[in-house]
Amino acid sequence: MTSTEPIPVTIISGFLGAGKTTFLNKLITRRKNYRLAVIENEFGEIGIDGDLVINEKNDLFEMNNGCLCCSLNQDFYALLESLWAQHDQYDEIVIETTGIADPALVAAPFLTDQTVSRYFELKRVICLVDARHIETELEVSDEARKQISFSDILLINKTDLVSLVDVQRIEKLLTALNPFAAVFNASKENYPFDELISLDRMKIVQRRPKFSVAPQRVESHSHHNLTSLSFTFQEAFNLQNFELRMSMFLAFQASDIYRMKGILRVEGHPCRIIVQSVHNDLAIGFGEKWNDDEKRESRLVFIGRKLNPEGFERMLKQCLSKSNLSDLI
Ligand SMILES: Nc1nc2c(ncn2[C@@H]2O[C@H](COP(=O)(O)OP(=O)(O)OP(=O)(O)O)[C@@H](O)[C@H]2O)c(=O)[nH]1
Repeated sequence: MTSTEPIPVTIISGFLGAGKTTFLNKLITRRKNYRLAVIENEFGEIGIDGDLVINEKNDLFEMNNGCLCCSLNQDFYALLESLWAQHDQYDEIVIETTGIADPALVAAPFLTDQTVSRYFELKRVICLVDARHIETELEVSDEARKQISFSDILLINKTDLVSLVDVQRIEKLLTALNPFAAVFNASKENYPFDELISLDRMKIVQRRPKFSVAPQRVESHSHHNLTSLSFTFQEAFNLQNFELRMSMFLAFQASDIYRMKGILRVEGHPCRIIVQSVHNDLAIGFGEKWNDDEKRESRLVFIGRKLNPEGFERMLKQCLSKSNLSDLI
């Protein structure tokens, strides 16, 4: 890239747990000959995704404890400035937004700020749509609707978890919400990368009616009382206990807990244990090995409505391997 060319930018959007980080990891592997600057924005005050994004030769910039679309604006502009200062080191910028971000507001600097748009070119906004949960999410969340309505490309994700009839119904729903987007089916084993990478929003935007206006920056807006709770524990967890209690907790509170993710230190285990839930689907997997000289601590973030910190803390303490029998009652 010559010094006068703007750096291409891709924004990855999608509701909580739709599969953005999983997609990003596959994209990084696929684009391994490119030097990517990856901007990770998370809602919780402690970052989890930074540890879940695979570490190729790319640079990862974490922006936590707030949503890029409504806070962190100064930090975001400062980061863009520093990325431009080193622009010969990057071929592309990929931004993963929080699951509740309005992508129009994240895209706004690239579309409406003349200085930013001279140096950075927004190529595409991709929205991952969770085929299993989107219909419920649209009923309760304005954020999910905004993400679908604004994006250039809609990826109906997790198609491995639903039937073909479900996919066709969701496709109709998405087309009704955003007739101008390109819609693809996908799952973590099968993303249509060739099509995605060749799609440029300018080509898609040309299909839009002439009266569509550039989004305006809105200084304040609500996220419908969504809150996050973050916990850090130095003690090791008992995995069996965690799985049992968390499954029960999610079963009873799934309508209020949208998303949980965490990295656990588990007694006697050499690897990080990655725990995730989307609504009440709980997934537990192995992460990277802990280094000998590294501080081993567990971090968990919950996102939802009406979350009671004391209740969560009590439940989590009961999952620690050294918890007393009396704590478990
Ligand atoms: N079955 C299935 N599971 C998937 C797929 N894509 C992602 N997942 C799982 O869904 C969960 C959430 O995936 P993430 O990639 O972390 O989702 P995210 O959108 O980055 O989540 P937030 O950043 O918290 O909004 C994880 O347990 C993934 O393994 C898919 O295509 N099929």
